[in-house]
Amino acid sequence: MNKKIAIIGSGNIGLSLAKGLVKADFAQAGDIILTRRNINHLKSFAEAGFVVSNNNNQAVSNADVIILAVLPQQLNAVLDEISSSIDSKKHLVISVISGVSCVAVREKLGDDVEVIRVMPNTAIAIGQSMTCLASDNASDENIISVTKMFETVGSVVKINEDLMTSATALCACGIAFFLRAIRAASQGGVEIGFHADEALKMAVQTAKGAADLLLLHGTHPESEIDKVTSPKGCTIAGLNEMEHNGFSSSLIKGIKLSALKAGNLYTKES
Ligand SMILES: NC(=O)C1=CN([C@@H]2O[C@H](COP(=O)(O)OP(=O)(O)OC[C@H]3O[C@@H](n4cnc5c(N)ncnc54)[C@H](OP(=O)(O)O)[C@@H]3O)[C@@H](O)[C@H]2O)C=CC1
Ligand SMILES: O=C(O)[C@@H]1CCC=N1
Repeated sequence: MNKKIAIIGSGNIGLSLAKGLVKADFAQAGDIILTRRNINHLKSFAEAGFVVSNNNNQAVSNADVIILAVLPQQLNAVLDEISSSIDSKKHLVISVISGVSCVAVREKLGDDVEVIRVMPNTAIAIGQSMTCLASDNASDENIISVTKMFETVGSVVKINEDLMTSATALCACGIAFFLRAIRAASQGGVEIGFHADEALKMAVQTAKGAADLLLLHGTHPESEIDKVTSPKGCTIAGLNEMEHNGFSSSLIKGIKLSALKAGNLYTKES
């Protein structure tokens, strides 16, 4: 892509995205401007060829695509700061910020600015994000081009904007949920005889195998589970014990709470 990208708020997700786009050859590091207030934390990115800055307005002026990636509670200050530099004819605004509608962004930046909400996860750094995308005013052309952009760093699903907080819980927070499950499995592995490093390696590869079975076979989890659970066997014994202790229920309840929280992260007054 020849367009310049400014990532306003280059923290965990902003930097994961920047790394992923360069790794995927979608952009050159020199075409990505990374901003944050404390640019000392961006030294390694500057050394890798990214443009780093603590001047949001300058970054906006020098870019075509503006990616908002600050925390919800930091957003209003940023929008007030950059609104005068935003040109609706030149700029496409992408927001990865949880719980902030396209309308809320436009209220600060101007009615005619095209805004696309995108919800990636940190696996974007390695081209494995599950990214959800929604907009209420972007042109088909811009939706297609942003879809293509995020498809270079994972899978993309276009959804209705009212499901964006649900997507946040399932996909963005979901990375942490599955990581904790892997960690717990490795701790179980240590209790039954493995050293921590080998237990973790075994748990990680087993989790990857389980996910790949579903992706490559296109099957339902229960159908793959049925192949593991021998009658009177050890798998069904362990699985049922986990369910008696609320395994599925606790995952479902956690996802519901995260979705609720995701919808309440931002207030116009903050
Ligand atoms: N982490 C994740 O997995 C995901 C996060 N999100 C969303 O992305 C957003 C960022 O999350 P995350 O990356 O975790 O948060 P971080 O706190 O890691 O990143 C936010 C960054 O914004 C910078 N920042 C704050 N104020 C300003 C400002 N005025 N101008 C420029 N930069 C600023 C901060 O740096 P400094 O203090 O130096 O300015 C910081 O590096 C959130 O809205 C979150 O909901 C979405 C999907 C996944
Ligand atoms: O925890 C959070 O609020 C952010 C949004 C999704 C992932 N991290």
